[in-house]
This record gives sequence, C-alpha cells and structure tokens, in this order.
Amino acid sequence: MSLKLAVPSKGRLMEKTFDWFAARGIGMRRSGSDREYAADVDGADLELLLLSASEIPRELQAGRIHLGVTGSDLVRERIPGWEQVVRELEPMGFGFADLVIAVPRIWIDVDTLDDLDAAAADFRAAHGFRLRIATKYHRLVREFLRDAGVADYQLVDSQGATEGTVKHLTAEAIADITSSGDTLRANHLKVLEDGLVHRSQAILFKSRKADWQPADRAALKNVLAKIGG
Ligand SMILES: Nc1ncnc2c1ncn2[C@@H]1O[C@H](COP(=O)(O)OP(=O)(O)OP(=O)(O)O)[C@@H](O)[C@H]1O
Ligand SMILES: O=P(O)(O)OC[C@H]1O[C@H](OP(=O)(O)OP(=O)(O)O)[C@H](O)[C@@H]1O
Repeated sequence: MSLKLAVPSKGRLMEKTFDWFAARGIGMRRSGSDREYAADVDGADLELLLLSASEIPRELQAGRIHLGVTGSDLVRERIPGWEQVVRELEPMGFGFADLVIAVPRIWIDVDTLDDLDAAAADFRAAHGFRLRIATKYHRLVREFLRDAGVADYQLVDSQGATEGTVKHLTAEAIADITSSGDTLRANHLKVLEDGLVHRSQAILFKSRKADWQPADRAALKNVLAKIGG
C-alpha cells in the first residue's frame, strides 16, 4: 500500500471526513485505543494517516503524503504559492468558516475597509504606533489588506482566543475565523462590510510534490471513480 491520505485527527472535521468517504463507499475508522492516532480503511487501496488539520498543508508541500483533507484557509495560509504545490480535487461541503476582519462594535464610523484605513491613519497620529490587528492568518490578511489599499497597520500574532485581544488591549482589531458569529458578538466585535478575506471549507487536496508511482496513480484513479472526481 503506498497511496497516502492524511485526514484531520480529531473533532468534527475528522467525523465529517469519515462520513463523507463512507457515503462514497470508502470506510474509515480509528483503530487501537481512544488515544491512539491510528486508522483503518476499506474500499480503497489507501494508507490512512491521522494528522492535525493545521499540519496537513506542510505534509502536502513536503510530498510526504499524496492526498490530504484540510481547510482551504490553512492551505492558502501555510503554503506560499499554494497553487503550484497542491491541486484541489474536491470541495467537501463541510468545515465552512469565514476568515473576516472585525473591529469593536463601538467604532460607529468604521464599517468598511476604507473607514479602517482612515481610522488607522488617525490612530497612528494619535498614539504614535500603528493600529494592531491580531491574527494567526498573517499571509492571507497581509495580501488582502494590501489589495484593499490598507497600509497603516501592524499584525500581532494570536494563536487562539483572538477575539479576546481587543478587550485585553493587545490589539485594536482582529482577523479570525467565524462560523456562527457567536464569539464575535460575545466580544463586542463587528465584521467590516467588505471584510471577508476568505470563505473556507474542507477540501480534498492532491500534492503535486509527492512521488507519484504508477501504482499510486492507479490507486488515485480508483478513489476518484468512487468519489466522482
Ligand atoms: N468554528 C470553527 N472554528 C475553528 N475552525 C473552524 C471552524 N469551522 C471550521 N473550521 C476549520 O477547521 C480547520 C481547523 O481545524 P482544527 O482546529 O481541528 O485544526 P488544528 O488547528 O489542526 O487543531 P489542533 O492543532 O488543535 O489539532 C480550519 O480549516 C478552519 O477553517
Ligand atoms: O463564529 P463562532 O461559531 O463563534 O466560531 C468562531 C470561533 O471558533 C474558533 O475558535 P476555537 O474554539 O477553534 O479556538 P481558537 O481560538 O483556538 O481558534 C475561531 O477561532 C473563533 O474563535
């Protein structure tokens, strides 16, 4: 067995990935103890690996896996020039989340990126340093704001609980994933009207960097026949 597929190792993404493949005749299940990251597969000639969703882009890039399921946000963020490195085989229709720019709700005159740009210039003049945007999506946010013409800001790194940084005075604005919007609301933040950076979902990716032996190509063909790709 040589065709390697990595899927998220826990939580809803793992469950929904298993369900998605099961509905297409490829059975996946965790094996071993509850805590062991091992999995079995039937219905396809695959070696299944359970990996952290955020590490799957790196493994695709290194060519250590042939296929991987992860969020489109993570691939775009973590692989420079991602289109040269991976190919999107199938959007899977779950794991939906929007990467957005949000500001304090009390900033009543800031509703758009243009407003943010103006507020950032005012902020710098008033405080002597650039308005801080907390995020873990540095690449995506920098590209988005560059294209939008917003320049007078700095990114501060936040690897979790990003919505809390405004309250804790370590940032003035944030860029993070939202799905229900509950976390933003609870932290008195609002999304800018044109502040959608990326609409993410789980995607089955193919590595262009992996070693594709004839047997791997044949195995992929069989998988694609089942999933209708
Ligand atoms: N409500 C949500 N909150 C966070 N991520 C979400 C949400 N909905 C979908 N996602 C997606 O799930 C993926 C992240 O999954 P997860 O948090 O399991 O990854 P991870 O960072 O690898 O976790 P860990 O490092 O703890 O194993 C991203 O692609 C993200 O867009
Ligand atoms: O719009 P909502 O439905 O409220 O979901 C969005 C929240 O969920 C995620 O956090 P998660 O709990 O995964 O932890 P994190 O802060 O470590 O990312 C994300 O970072 C947001 O904080």
